[in-house]
Amino acid sequence: MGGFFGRTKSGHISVSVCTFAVGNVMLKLTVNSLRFRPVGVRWRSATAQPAASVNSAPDPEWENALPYEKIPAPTLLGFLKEFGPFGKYKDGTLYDINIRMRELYGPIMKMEGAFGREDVVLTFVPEDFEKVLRSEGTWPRRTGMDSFVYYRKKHRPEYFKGYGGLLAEQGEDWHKMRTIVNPIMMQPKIIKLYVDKVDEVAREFMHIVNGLRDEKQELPEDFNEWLNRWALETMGVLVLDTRLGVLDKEQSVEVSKLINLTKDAVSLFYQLDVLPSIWRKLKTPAFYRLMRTLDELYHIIASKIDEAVIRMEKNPKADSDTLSILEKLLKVDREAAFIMSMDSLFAGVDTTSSGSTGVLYCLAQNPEKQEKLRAELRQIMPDKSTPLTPERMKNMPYLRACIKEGLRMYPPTTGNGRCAGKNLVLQGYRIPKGVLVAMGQLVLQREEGHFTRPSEFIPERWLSGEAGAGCPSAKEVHPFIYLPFGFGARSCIGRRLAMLEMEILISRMVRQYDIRWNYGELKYRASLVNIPSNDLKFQLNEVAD
Ligand code: HEM
Repeated sequence: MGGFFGRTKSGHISVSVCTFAVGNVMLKLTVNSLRFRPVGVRWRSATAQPAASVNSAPDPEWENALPYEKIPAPTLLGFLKEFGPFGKYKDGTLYDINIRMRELYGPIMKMEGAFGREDVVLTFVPEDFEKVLRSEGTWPRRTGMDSFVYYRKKHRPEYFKGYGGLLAEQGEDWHKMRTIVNPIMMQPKIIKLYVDKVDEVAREFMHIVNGLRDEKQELPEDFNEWLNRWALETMGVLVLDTRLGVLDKEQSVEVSKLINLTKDAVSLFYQLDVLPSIWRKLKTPAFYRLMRTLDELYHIIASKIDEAVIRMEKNPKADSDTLSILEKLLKVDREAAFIMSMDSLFAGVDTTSSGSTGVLYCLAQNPEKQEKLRAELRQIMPDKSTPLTPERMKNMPYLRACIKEGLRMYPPTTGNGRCAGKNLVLQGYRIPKGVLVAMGQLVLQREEGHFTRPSEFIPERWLSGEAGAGCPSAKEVHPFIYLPFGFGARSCIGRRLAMLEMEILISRMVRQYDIRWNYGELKYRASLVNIPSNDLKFQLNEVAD
């Protein structure tokens, strides 16, 4: 049996292919456990709040529950028939694969670990998500990035001085790092310092976009690459205080190397940690390639940090309020700064560009919503080139609602993952403490019974009062379904930065262009992050005023 689950670089579990057996128990559960929220029942809010404390009292449910071993687990043959190289779903999106797996195996299943990989339980029931996430305790565990951990802890411990970083670390070590980084990367006051710089990159990007259009005003097939470059350049500004030069026409050898190495690392992670691989038992060529790729990346990033340190020493800032993220981290220590920058380049590029793609696509498909957004933007940016400032960006409710709704329909990750923080019972089965549970949130985000009119792009569902009147409200949705940036103490450390980047890019794009989409439905391919499989040939017609 092969559990072909993995973890995205942002910590999310990806399901690619795996082995299944359909049992009677599972079929019964399909009927009994796949409960939908009755229409009209209101939940507290569409976004979950962490519990104040975790109840560790013994659970009487446990005694009567079915043993863990009984959770339906697919057989290799059954699985390959559907999802293998000759199966119907061989090129399926993660969404399609998740839907099909639930159809075949029910709302809970177990991917049994193989070749040193741990088991993963996959559930599609929001009450399970809540149970698991509320059990996480002070040090939430999210395992699964084995090759990443190996590189830092075993292959190059001398580079990392014991730091595993937020993506890879667990327990007290994770907590120590998070305590250092939280007040720096999650603080609105610091994020605001970057509006100018992020906008500068976005404006440069707009010049490039302008020149990329063909005679039909459509963007080229490789526009996704350009979006990635925009995200990488912006990340350089945010965490390395550096203009990497990724958007330059003439690329330095170092920059093209950085782009290619980052791409290779993502693809190798996918091969080793998501697809079935024996590397934990027997080192494979892909494993050695990943180690070499990470070494090269390490040296490039380390040299960027050294340059930044020299710059800072030459021009020390008197006012500590204006210190950048990197400067603040360096004040704590160099290793923390280094590892956070490296993690941000891994976790903050494809995710942000994928999120922006989804929102732009939804707006392109819904011209009247786009026009409504443009009306809001005209207030803030009377002219297309009006610079964005923290002051101007204070009041953009419709933009933020559009981003939320875009992330609902096209989230960069397919769901969240967490190790059970205590023994739990999910859908009548025992889940021992420590087992990794993956949550099929994307499927529910697009499903009637959870979201009303789920296939429609309705930003108004995220607005309250008059702005949301007459529209379905996201407040009615179970609060553990929509968690695009995760949950609680272990949620995405880059969420504020990512939101800032997306807000600025989308503002600029929509203020300047009427965006249209003339092709079929946007699809994502199975990868670490939901990456568009279509050519992103948006049509961009300059707006008159
Ligand atoms: C739209 C963009 C993004 C999305 C949708 C996203 C989503 C996520 C999700 C779902 C998680 C797992 C959270 C959990 O387990 O509760 C996560 C973790 C993480 N993300 Fe993001 N992310 C985005 C952008 C970024 C950016 C820009 C950065 C870096 C600046 C970043 C850095 C990280 C890191 C380091 C973690 C691990 C946090 C920890 O375990 O403590 N992400 N992200």
